[in-house]
Amino acid sequence: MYSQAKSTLAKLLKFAGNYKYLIIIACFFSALSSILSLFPFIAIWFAIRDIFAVLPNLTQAAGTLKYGWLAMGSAVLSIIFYYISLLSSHLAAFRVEKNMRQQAMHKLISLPLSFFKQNNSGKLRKIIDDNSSLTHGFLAHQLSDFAGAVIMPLAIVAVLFLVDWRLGMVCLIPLVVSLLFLKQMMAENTAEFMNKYLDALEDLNSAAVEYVRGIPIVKVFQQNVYSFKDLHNSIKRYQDFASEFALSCRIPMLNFSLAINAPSLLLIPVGLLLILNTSNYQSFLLDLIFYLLFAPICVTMMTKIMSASENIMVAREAINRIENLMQTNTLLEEKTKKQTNRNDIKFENVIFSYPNSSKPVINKLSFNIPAGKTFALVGPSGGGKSTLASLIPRFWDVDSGQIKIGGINVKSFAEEDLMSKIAFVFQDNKLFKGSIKENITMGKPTATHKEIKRAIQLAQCSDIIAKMPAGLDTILGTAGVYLSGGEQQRITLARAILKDAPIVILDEATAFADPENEYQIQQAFEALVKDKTVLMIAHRLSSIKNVDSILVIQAGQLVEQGTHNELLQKDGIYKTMWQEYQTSIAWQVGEEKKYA
Ligand SMILES: Nc1ncnc2c1ncn2[C@@H]1O[C@H](COP(=O)(O)OP(=O)(O)OP(=O)(O)O)[C@@H](O)[C@H]1O
Repeated sequence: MYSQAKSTLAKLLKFAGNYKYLIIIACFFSALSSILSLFPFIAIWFAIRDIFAVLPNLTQAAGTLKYGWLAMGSAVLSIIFYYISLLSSHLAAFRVEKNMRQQAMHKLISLPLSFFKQNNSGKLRKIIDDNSSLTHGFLAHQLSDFAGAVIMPLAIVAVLFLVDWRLGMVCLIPLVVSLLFLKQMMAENTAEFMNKYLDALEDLNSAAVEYVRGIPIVKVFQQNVYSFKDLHNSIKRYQDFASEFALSCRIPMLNFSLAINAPSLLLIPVGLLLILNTSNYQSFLLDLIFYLLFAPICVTMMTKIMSASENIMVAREAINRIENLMQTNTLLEEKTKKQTNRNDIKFENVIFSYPNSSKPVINKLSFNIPAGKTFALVGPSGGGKSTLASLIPRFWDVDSGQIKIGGINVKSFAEEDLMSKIAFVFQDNKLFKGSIKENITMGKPTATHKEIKRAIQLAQCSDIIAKMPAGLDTILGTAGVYLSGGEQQRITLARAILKDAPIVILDEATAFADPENEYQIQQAFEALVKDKTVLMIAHRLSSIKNVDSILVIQAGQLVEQGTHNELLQKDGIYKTMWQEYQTSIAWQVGEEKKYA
């Protein structure tokens, strides 16, 4: 247990940074306070002994007053030292919690997008929030007790043998036995159990978040009880672990409770046996009183040791979880960072498969987009278009082959240089809770008012701002402020326009948009891509008739490439897609006429 505590404490000290001295002060004063807390009992016992020696002439008990003062002085000092210890441990706890959260948030920002696809927000919130709170609780409330628990057994053993070693043994033997039961409860497999238990809790948390998020879909499709099967399974798993854990502890816990309370039970019968063989009844009775007074302190001490051991286990798990997050691989960058002013994009024999899948989603793909040109990606659903686009800003890293910008491998750029080169506009680009201005200037925090105004105009957002209660400063996500899907898309386009990155990767889906919105979004797209190197995932083939080149992607491979007219000359997939598209347009027009 002590080695566990040592490593846990070492990790906590690392997180405490410059404030680690607070943790050391807290431990030191708690240990001092624990030792002092024994003094009143010893002093009271000496006082009682003095009184017994002079009975019935109490006035002759000269030392009583002195022992009284000693008892009171040590009790007061013990309380003051405990207070100092708690104060320091609370201050340290706030620092450690803050540092943990801050370091975890910094880490999150540096992680590739792939990490967030594999770990949902409910799980991440739990890892960061709950584990830093658990660590805070341990440091603020239990660390002082733990330091006391380390020093107390030594002091207690010394005190137990100070008066009568035989009665001392009656107290000590059950305590040693109780430590063995405690060790059994805190065994390594229990730690593993705790690990699984916390996993189940994490699982439950993310299932609950996902369930709440899915409620609108459940309602729309009138799903029945099966819609919360995942949540139900998580609750069941958690319940099973929790009860298994509680059940596995019940025998050692019962034994432990019996052992720590045994001294109080055994002292009287053993005392009665011993008194028969003693000549000085009075002195022996006094010794017995001392041990009867002292036995409850041993119970308190052992209870503190048990709760500290349990909390150390939880704190250790909590720190491990945060550390696992901190050890997640960030994007690997080559040591010597490179830069370029060129903005052409080159795929060279790129192969990529998603984690936990051996089948490549992108398979030996090579093409070249010259700077300033617009290329479109088309192809059957699930062919790999979005995946391909997300490899350029390194949301995922390729398995083999290279992606180059201006002749430099994207892995050789500093992350911020790569990000500043690319504006990425996707269907699920999110607006966050904050003012419209904050949402737009995220693309360029240093933007002047003039630049923001220009981006708003080019993204066709002026009408949106005009109808908002506080204009640009309107906070999105507050009551009464609602943006349609198309309007949200225009705001994200204003963000991208303001960023003014030389490379634009976009998904031109206008699924949310009504005809009026669609026209405006189209205008915004045109403003965004002007003079840029553009890779566009196209959904409406009519919008790519004039692009410089069309890449037809099927099953992760480039199966056709050329301009719209060149591809129509071939009897390939694009021609079929175009004919189907024309038919669907004709069908839509026909339907509109029918219902006009
Ligand atoms: N995060 C992911 N993990 C595992 N597999 C994924 C992931 N994202 C996509 N895939 C798989 O990769 C393949 C290509 O998907 P992708 O979204 O790139 O295709 P797409 O051509 O853009 O499709 P669409 O036109 O329908 O958007 C699909 O089989 C999909 O199931």
